[in-house]
Amino acid sequence: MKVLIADKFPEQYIKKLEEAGIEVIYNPNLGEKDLPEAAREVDCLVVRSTVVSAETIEKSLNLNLIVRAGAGVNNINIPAANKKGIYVANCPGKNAIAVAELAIGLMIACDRRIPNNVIDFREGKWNKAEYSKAKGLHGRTLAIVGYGHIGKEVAKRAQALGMNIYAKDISRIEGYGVKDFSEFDKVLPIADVVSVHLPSTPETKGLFNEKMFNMMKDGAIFINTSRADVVDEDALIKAVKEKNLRVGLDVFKDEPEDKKGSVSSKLQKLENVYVTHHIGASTEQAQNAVAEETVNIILGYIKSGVIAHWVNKAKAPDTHYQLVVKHYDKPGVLASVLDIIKDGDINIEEIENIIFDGGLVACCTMKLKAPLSNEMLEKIRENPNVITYSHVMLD
Ligand SMILES: NC(=O)c1ccc[n+]([C@@H]2O[C@H](COP(=O)([O-])OP(=O)(O)OC[C@H]3O[C@@H](n4cnc5c(N)ncnc54)[C@H](O)[C@@H]3O)[C@@H](O)[C@H]2O)c1
Ligand SMILES: O=C(O)[C@H](O)COP(=O)(O)O
Repeated sequence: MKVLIADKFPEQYIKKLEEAGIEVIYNPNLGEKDLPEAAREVDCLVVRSTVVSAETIEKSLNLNLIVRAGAGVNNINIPAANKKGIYVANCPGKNAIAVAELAIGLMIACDRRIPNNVIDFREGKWNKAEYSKAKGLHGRTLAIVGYGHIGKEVAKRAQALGMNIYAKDISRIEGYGVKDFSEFDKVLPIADVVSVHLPSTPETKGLFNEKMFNMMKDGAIFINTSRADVVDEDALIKAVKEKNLRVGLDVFKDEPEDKKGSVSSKLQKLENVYVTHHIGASTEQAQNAVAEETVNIILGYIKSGVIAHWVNKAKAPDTHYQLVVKHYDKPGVLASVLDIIKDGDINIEEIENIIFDGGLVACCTMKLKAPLSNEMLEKIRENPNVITYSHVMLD
């Protein structure tokens, strides 16, 4: 197996792959444009934020697995991967602590205006009078939007700071001391801090727009360490100017893909907007945890054929019927059942054959698009190597 790692990755985990007999090509300086050529002959591609375009996927000859050494998979062209049956996996939760630490850091930085303090100090200006004005976070209300791995880690830390915590998610909110808020118009007007931890999806794109910022308190703190496209940047800039929002961002519109270079953004002109360099996941603790998970995914796949954290598996396959056949585990038995189903022009969407202890009997579960006819079922029943079967309609 040949693995290309196209982003920064800790050395000790490269060694673990090599020790397992894998050929590793490590080139952390590759960008989106280099990948079509660089990934052409590899079996597995590991990336952090480097964009894996449709071109990279289409030109690849052997690519079978793309691992996102991180959480968000929006840098990978998943529809193109689906067309070629290439697995995409990620490392959920492995960098959550690091992002939560940064989100809390940005909250404190916004409340105390730490970057402005530092800039003035470096310029020889002393302004205790101005920078002594801060609200403090204790007793303030925090709204966490997206209560997944990172949202939960933020909540834990905010609890230690004595904040009053609300959270919103499409899943149920569970957790001691965290109140579920279903409606933005109930929480945004009372929140002193809003921290966003949503994935980039068609539903979340542009969620934080003018209407949402209008609901927020004057002078509130807005933190986004998730993805830039969750926020309408022009609406955010308007709110900063008109409502004195203080803002901490780890992600922003047109963020450079390169790991080093120049950067230009409308946000640079705003005194109370602090932007970090998409470093949420970039602590040693998080990078080691992510790398360990990446190695587990690759080695697990080699050993068992199972992909952990497989993100492009069909959520709800188009199956309406299930056939379970318990049969003697002999060559040809299953093939004869499959022939009957094929002759009926029925597609099997999913199949699993599990063997009983001792190896005499196996049980095969098939998920089907259409039902088998009585005639087909009769043929299966007539097979002396079929012990029992059940054929049911699924909900
Ligand atoms: N700045 C960084 O370096 C950095 C690092 C890691 C992750 N991220 C970003 O943060 C995002 C969140 O990461 P995570 O590890 O917490 O992911 P996660 O999947 O554990 O959590 C996301 C949560 O959002 C919820 N959600 C999805 N759509 C929603 C909607 N429309 N409304 C309400 N809730 C919704 C999900 O149910 C889930 O609980 C990632 O998708 C990634 O884009 C950024
Ligand atoms: O989704 C993620 O995991 C983060 O955005 C981290 O990105 P990075 O791996 O490029 O730091």
